[in-house]
Amino acid sequence: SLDWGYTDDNGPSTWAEKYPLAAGARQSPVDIDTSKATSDNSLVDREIDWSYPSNCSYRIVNTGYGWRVDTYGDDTALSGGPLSEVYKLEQFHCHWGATNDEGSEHTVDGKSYAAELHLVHWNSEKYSSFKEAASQPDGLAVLGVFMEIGNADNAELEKIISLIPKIIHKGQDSQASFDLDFGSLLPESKHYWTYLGSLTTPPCNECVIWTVFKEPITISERQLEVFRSLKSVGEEDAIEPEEGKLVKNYRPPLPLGNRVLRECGP
Ligand SMILES: NS(=O)(=O)c1c(F)cccc1F
Ligand SMILES: [Zn+2]
Repeated sequence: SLDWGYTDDNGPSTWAEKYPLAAGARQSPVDIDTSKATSDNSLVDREIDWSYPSNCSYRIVNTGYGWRVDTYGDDTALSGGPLSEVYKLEQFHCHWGATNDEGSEHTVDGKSYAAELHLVHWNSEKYSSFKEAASQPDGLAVLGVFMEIGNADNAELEKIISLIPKIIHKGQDSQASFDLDFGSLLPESKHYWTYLGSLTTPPCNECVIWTVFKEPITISERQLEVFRSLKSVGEEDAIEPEEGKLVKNYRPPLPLGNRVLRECGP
């Protein structure tokens, strides 16, 4: 069985027992209380800039906690906004819930979205590896994109979703080189909130500069059901067919405490 997860006996309320950082004062996610967001001028002319290649080889893996696409981010770059250096894309993944009224990790004035996409970058200017960066206060930069249910499929996500039947069980992976247009995985508006936080999964290192976009992208109900068909157990774990389904993998919000929440964009 997993030493941490999202069920009643190994879920977020138990993580601090084995992962003490989970009880820290700079944890993620948080509820974005829009009345607390300050739109100071320090960000006003610093647009978030990203450059992702159009065609790249990717590996999608079932981590037991969800799907993750490893991007070998050689010619990727994220800069601007709250970032003082250039960060490279390491991987992206998603969090979702059992029903569409929950699933995102960050919430906005208490509202949850159906899912949340995370693009995880690391500070390759200051540190020599993702692993080293994940132990530093400015080591990672994660872009959070809310996902809400719409009528249409999300065409870019469909390229990933079509691979999920090959990685139903924990540990399975699939190599694919597809031309992913990351730009269409991000909302049109660059309006975002930013604050200092952590990994939202154990070990919950407090190493992330979070940027959460205000505008959601859409995903269809069918596509979200495919996410929920993933299993948190390996093929060899003989369990009932309906057991071990990853129907939810989000951490509920933690207190913002005395952290500053900044807002930028139109
Ligand atoms: N959820 S998250 O984006 O904070 C995250 C990371 F950044 C890195 C590893 C795992 C993980 F879950
Ligand atoms: Zn995440």
